[in-house]
Amino acid sequence: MEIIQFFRQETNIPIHRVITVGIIAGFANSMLLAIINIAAEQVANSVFEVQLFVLYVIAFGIFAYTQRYLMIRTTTLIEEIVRKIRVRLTDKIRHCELRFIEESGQSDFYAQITQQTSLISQISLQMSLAIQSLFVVLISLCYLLFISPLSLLMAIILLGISIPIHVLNNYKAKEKHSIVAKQQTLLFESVGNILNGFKELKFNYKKSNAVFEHLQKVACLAESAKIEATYVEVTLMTFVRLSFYILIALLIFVIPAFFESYSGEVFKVVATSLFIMGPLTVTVFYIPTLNLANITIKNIYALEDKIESHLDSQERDFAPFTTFNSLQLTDVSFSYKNVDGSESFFIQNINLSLQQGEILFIVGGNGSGKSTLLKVLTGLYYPSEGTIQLDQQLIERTHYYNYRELFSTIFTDFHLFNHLYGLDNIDEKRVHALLAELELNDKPRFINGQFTNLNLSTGQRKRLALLITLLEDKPILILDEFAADQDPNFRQYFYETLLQTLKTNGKTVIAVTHDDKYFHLADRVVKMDYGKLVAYP
Ligand SMILES: Nc1ncnc2c1ncn2[C@@H]1O[C@H](COP(=O)(O)OP(=O)(O)OP(=O)(O)O)[C@@H](O)[C@H]1O
Repeated sequence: MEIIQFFRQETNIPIHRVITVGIIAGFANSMLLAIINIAAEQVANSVFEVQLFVLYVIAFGIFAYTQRYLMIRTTTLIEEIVRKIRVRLTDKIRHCELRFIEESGQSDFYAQITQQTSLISQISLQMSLAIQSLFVVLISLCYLLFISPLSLLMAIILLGISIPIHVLNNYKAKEKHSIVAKQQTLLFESVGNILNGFKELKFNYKKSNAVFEHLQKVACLAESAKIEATYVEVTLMTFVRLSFYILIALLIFVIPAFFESYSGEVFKVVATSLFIMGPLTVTVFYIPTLNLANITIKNIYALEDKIESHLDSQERDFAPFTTFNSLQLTDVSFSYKNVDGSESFFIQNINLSLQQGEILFIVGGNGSGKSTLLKVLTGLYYPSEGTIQLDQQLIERTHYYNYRELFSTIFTDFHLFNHLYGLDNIDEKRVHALLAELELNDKPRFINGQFTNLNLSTGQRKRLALLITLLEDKPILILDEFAADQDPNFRQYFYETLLQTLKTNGKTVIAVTHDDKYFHLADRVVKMDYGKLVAYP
């Protein structure tokens, strides 16, 4: 079972200790049963033994302690594993190639990391109960051997018939649970559609209804999948209970008719059988949970394998490039691939050289490949052909990790972090001065190293992103249509003052822009045209 391998792989905590305590708990539980049986016999014969009562208290104490230990230990163990997996997967994801993340879709990662690991966490207590119950069943069967080998034989025959049927049903339940998991993912996607497209749906009642109808269909499919899975589980449970009642009927009605000496044991045997029934039902009841855990574990490992096969190559030592004189792209090509492997768009034979302290504007029509070029230039995408050279050093795949450190970027789909992560010794005065310079003084407040209000307009968010890039103080700034959302006054300030100051300070700026009014302020303007870099004008 995946679950055992999972524990072996994910934790150094000796799992055998948990198993040993489980055995002790089961043993103490069975001891309680034996004491009850003996005491009941003694009461029937008007005898009372203090030792038996003391034994009962001891067995009770051991059972209570071991049960609690097991619950706490299993939960601690699983929570530790869940934490490790969450952190490990997220760490691997951040080291993946951008293309892989773009192609996979972020929602898939969210769903896998949050839902799947939460599931493991939720089922931890149930698993601990199932394990304990299994031990109680096994040890009670041993006790049955002690009081009546014949009854044990009957139980074994019955279990011998019922277990294969049970295993078959269990397999069916497993299949059904995979379908449930798939349908539920589709349902979450539909809910996501409604939340992400909230504004669009507000404007179109018909569209909103159509999306909702789709959600209803998916919800119905999820519901019937769950019902079918539960149906298999319930059949499974009922079957186990029924086989027990068959066993008890055999023990009470059939065996005494053939074996006279057995009659004296019948009370103990029935009491033991009834005692086993509870834990056995619990074990069977939680088998679907174990199934679910198995499926979840498989999903998590499948995701991890997928992520691992797309890890970005990394240099072993972090030694970022912090300065440069010239950057040269020679015959660089890159293409996006369709699912069938064909190329959907490509940039081709790009030759571009860049000097330190230069301001370069990139212009071009929508979809001409400007952003794609920036992603190749900054090392987010690997060129399929051609080379990147930094001061005569060829940038190989293993250098990309350090090469990317040259850049601060504001792409059109940038993300704003509320903390100034990665910046040490932040000069608060400078942050406040920059907030004022970028006309943001009343909006986000910078308190205790973080920005307090990120509910800003698009233009303001971009200015805050610019503030952060200025604090990062990297040699090259990449600004993808930064000015598009700024008002005319700030736009003028941006082109005429800010960019020029950056240049004076030795920074290199590459900006995608459509503001031809300010083209004269660039050292050079180049144009992307259907994936090719051409002269401008
Ligand atoms: N992540 C992606 N996966 C697949 N294709 C993409 C991806 N990003 C962009 N493309 C495709 O590449 C082409 C160029 O896109 P790109 O964003 O580079 O153009 P652009 O010149 O920056 O456009 P715009 O001015 O509209 O921002 C487009 O046809 C687009 O469909």
